[in-house]
Amino acid sequence: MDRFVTKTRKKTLESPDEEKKKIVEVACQSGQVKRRRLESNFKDEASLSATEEEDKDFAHALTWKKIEAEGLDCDYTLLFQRSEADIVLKELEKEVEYFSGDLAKVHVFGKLHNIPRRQATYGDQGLKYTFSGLQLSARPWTPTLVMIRDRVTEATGHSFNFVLINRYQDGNDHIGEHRDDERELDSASPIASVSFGASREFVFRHCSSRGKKASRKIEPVCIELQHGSLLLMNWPTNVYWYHSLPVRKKVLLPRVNLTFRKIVGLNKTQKTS
Ligand SMILES: O=C(O)CCC(=O)C(=O)O
Ligand SMILES: [Fe+2]
Repeated sequence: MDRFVTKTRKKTLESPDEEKKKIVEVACQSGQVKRRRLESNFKDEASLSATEEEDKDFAHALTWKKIEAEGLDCDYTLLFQRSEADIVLKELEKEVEYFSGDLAKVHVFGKLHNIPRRQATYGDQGLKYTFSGLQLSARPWTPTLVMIRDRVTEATGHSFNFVLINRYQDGNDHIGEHRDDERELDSASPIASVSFGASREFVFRHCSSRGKKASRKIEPVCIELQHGSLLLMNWPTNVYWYHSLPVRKKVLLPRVNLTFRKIVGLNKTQKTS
């Protein structure tokens, strides 16, 4: 993985959306140079130019934890400091429009059920997402989503054209075991999972050790996904390992998770409950 992105980012203030993105971005920067930018007024374009050195500093400043098991390869880091993550979460809560009505329901054995969380999809123009028989278009990127996506790219060297957002109101909301292994996803590209809000346990289970017919006994891998964290799921993790976010009754606060993906076909199908 190329974590040291050397391209220069040129910042210009073009539209109100662009301006908002810059404000969120600047407010979220950490470190000395970034503090200087915070102190400047946002209209000074020169002060918003990030240099190669700053990009390298940012990538170097991250501490990564490697998580490995048979066929599982993940990288974990805190991408946002707590204060930054607080700001980002607030912006996401204002900006993200979640599906409602029938778009927020799933077919299970011929019956419609409410999805035990809220979902939204954003991405490049023309990208479609097929969920439980419904084809949904990705909404256009919002300023905050662009800022998070770019931060993930700076940190990892990977680009993404789509994000699925899951909002868990509290520990009752969850996502069932599944793999993000759809044909439409570029399998060489990792899936980048960024979390804000309540810390929740994320559980990986190997495909041959699931259920009553398990052929092997492989220990699950559990990761606590913290406020502001990034979990990079690299190939071949999604070939062999299912993952879930189980119910945790003691969790009382909301959590917003964003999984950045690279879609190569036009559609994406995901089967989760
Ligand atoms: O909320 C999470 O951490 C996981 C979400 C997830 O697995 C998915 O969006 O496919
Ligand atoms: Fe997933």
